[in-house]
Amino acid sequence: MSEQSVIRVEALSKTYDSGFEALKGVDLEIRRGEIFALLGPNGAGKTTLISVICGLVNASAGRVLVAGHDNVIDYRQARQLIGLVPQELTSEAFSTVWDTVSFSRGLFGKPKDPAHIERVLKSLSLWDKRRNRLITLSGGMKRRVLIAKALAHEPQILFLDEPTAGVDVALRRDMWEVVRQLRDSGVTIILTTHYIEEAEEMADRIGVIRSGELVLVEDKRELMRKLGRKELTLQLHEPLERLPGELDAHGLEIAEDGQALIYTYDGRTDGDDSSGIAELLADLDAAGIRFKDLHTRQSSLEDIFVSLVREDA
Ligand SMILES: Nc1ncnc2c1ncn2[C@@H]1O[C@H](COP(=O)(O)OP(=O)(O)OP(=O)(O)O)[C@@H](O)[C@H]1O
Repeated sequence: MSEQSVIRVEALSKTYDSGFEALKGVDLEIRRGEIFALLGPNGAGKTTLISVICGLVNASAGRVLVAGHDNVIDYRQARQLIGLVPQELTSEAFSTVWDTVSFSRGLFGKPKDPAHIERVLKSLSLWDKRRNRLITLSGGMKRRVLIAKALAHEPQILFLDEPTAGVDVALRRDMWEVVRQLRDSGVTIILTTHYIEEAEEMADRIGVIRSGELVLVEDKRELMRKLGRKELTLQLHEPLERLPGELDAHGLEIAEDGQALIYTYDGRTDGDDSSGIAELLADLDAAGIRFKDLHTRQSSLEDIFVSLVREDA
């Protein structure tokens, strides 16, 4: 396990009793202090993956190490390093915020520490509400209580299962801010989401899961750079069988049975001319390659995500 890795998932598979294979050999490393977003459509296996990591669901094969502790063999040590924020507040409607959060700490066998509970409530702007019963709180406040409960036992790693599912835009931004502050306080964050925008906004790294397989794990900036690529298609006058060597540097592709050339470039150059198009056109001219039409298209985040998660991809 490398220095910076805090969770290591190795060849993890889960087949439910129904015979359904929800995870198929997932390998993943989470780095200490990062925000990792697990992105995937409904039913892709996001909740199953975090449930196995948190020790709530047994794996069928493979293993999970949390700060070096196997989460089955050393369940207690592994589990107490983790806080899990579920999607919904299920019970305790008539308890107060203070009692609910304090009780959660007790569940991990940690001694009472009112000063810690106070810090958690203050950091989540819940201090003024500490005597309120949960049933009287707004949706946004209830979500904060879920986070407070998960932080009550001082975990190093926090899992958030769809933290902003079904909330309005203002509340979503609010949650993002809360999560960022937590990361800045040193907590490693793993969140699941359907929203590309959320992954784009929050994550340091993004993992895309589809039908139980992690199809991609990438640094967010690197992914954005790839996603920001544009494609220039040149329709040729004369079909071309192969490219002259002097054009190698441009990384061109021949398409449509030699009728077209495709050039991809970074579409996020913001005004500076580093697209390479001017040089390309000059080199094509020098090589005597003429074209009759051209068009460009930009792959959107949406396009890439859809193509990654398409069933037949
Ligand atoms: N206890 C279970 N028994 C059988 N199948 C299950 C069980 N729990 C989940 N599944 C199936 O496993 C697949 C993955 O479910 P999971 O909840 O992990 O997906 P998800 O990516 O979190 O989806 P969502 O975004 O809808 O929450 C789904 O097809 C689901 O129906």
